[in-house]
Amino acid sequence: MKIDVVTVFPEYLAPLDLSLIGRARERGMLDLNVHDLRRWTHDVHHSVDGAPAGGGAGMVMKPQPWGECFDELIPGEAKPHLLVTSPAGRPFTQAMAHDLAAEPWLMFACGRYEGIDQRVVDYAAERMEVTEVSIGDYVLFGGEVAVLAIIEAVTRLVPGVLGNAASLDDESHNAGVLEAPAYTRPAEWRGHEIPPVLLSGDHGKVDRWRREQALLRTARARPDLLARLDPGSLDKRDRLL
Ligand SMILES: COc1cc(COC(=O)c2cn[nH]c2)cc(-c2cccnc2)c1
Repeated sequence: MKIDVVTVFPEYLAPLDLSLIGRARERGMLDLNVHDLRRWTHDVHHSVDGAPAGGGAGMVMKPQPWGECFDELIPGEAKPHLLVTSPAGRPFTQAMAHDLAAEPWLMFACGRYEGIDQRVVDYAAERMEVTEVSIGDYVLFGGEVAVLAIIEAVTRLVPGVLGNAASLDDESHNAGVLEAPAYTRPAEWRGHEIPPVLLSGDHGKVDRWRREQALLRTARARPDLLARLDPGSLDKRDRLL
């Protein structure tokens, strides 16, 4: 998978050099490059923003650097899926992460200030798929934090990046319910014990317990997810919960 990130704060994306993503890049499983938008400015101040047309507070990212960035990074027929992280975007979900993990080329545009001149999105949408994506209903200083979250969620689904694919089997938001609570040694810690069923060695009982705990946890923390759950995906025992 090829990923490009365009930002005025490339150092914000330094965590992508670490851990599993860093290893996947070294192994050539991820062709990930971070680009400084100021590379495509020509004035002495390398300015990337301008006063908002029509007045108002703050600044807006001007279109010219983005246009020249696209010209250089997208020279030929092959086009990326352009993702603009923004409070006005479509809510990012695990389902979207799976869809994006199947794409050959993603390009992330990190907005700053009050946003990016709308013509950048409109111009890009004439040439490639463009999706505005939100990681939550709040406003950040810039899109970089959202891009880090999305890249992490997407790249861990790319075959071979995570290493032990089994970890993907029971993860949250897969079957539409949250994960069961997890425990490890010691069996007793500061007066709290591991639920005995997990030490029973009876894998059938353990699976049932985990399924029940996952449903209870989801009902408590995210009843909205239960409402969306396909009843057909619950076996008859679950419906008794
Ligand atoms: C591309 O346009 C942007 C991007 C961002 C940074 O992203 C987020 O905040 C975000 C991403 N998911 N959830 C939040 C912030 C604004 C913005 C809007 C209004 C006032 N101030 C700033 C506009």
